[in-house]
Amino acid sequence: MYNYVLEVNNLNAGYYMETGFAKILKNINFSVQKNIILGIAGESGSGKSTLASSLYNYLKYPGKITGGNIIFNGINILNAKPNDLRKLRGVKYSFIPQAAMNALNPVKKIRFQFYDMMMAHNINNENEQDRKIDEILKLVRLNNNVLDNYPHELSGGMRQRVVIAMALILSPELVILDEPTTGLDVVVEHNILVDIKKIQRSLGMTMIFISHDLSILFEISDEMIMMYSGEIVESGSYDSLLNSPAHPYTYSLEKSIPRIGMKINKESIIKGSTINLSNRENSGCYFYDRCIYAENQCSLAHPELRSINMEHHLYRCFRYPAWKKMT
Ligand SMILES: Nc1ncnc2c1ncn2[C@@H]1O[C@H](COP(=O)(O)OP(=O)(O)OP(=O)(O)O)[C@@H](O)[C@H]1O
Repeated sequence: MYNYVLEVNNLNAGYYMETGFAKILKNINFSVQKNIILGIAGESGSGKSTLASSLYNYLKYPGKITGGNIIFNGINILNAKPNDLRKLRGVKYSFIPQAAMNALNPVKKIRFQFYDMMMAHNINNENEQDRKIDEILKLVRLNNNVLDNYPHELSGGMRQRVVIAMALILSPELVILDEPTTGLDVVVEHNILVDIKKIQRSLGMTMIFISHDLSILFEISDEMIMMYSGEIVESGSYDSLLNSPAHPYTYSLEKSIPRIGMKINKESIIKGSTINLSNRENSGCYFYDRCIYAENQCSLAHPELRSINMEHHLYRCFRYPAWKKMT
């Protein structure tokens, strides 16, 4: 029996546009086990950030959550009272949105940004504040000198470590990170990833780590979800998605991860370019136009998520396992 920290049931969300309401997330269902890193992958426009904000009940107008529930700590956070949400956010779970490192207050020294954060959660004793800051800076491997700096005086990697420290300082059970290392150079990125994983293991917390970069997710995740066009197309253990993907989209993305000395093979090139949400007006598979293994049936009906051997490896493809024989 799994011990779940978060359960997402039939989540639907979208945006009000000039042309009407555009549905983005469609019937998202998943659960997150305790003490793991769940990686959520998908290319730009697949709905990852919309999902991340929804998980924190933080989706702002023109965005709107139109259905479903998200259970955390026994509470459906989508209809929780503002006071209950305040008690959960930052304390029991925290969210590092995309480009959060640019959201640090530019005219305040880091020390006072930490104090503000703790006072917002009623930690007012100065000794306790300083002890917590000291502990967390050690954990994210920052020198205490950063406390007397303004954000612009720090490198991108240091700013990102400050943001991660702020999200962790109250020891939440669950942390949601949306593209936390995007924009950093690869060495800094790698070091931060290694540290994030160490922290997660040592504190026994649960993380949801969102990225468009599959190679990063394979490095860090225990479980993975692949998103395409606002829905889950595959999910399971990192090992099953890496070594036996059941959806052609996962397979193509995985093959397109550059490896030294290897030529790119033709299956790694996904036809077409970005996700076109208007494809979803068709009744078929959303990946149909771009799938080299598609057959007529794929344009006629929309595949449901099915499981492989009753395991928790789920996929949404009519052509599995037949397409595997064509690779
Ligand atoms: N503020 C907004 N207003 C209107 N539509 C939006 C807004 N934000 C996102 N969308 C729409 O929702 C879709 C999914 O966007 P989302 O940012 O969730 O994707 P993503 O997978 O996180 O992509 P990226 O990695 O580029 O941020 C986009 O294609 C876009 O059409």
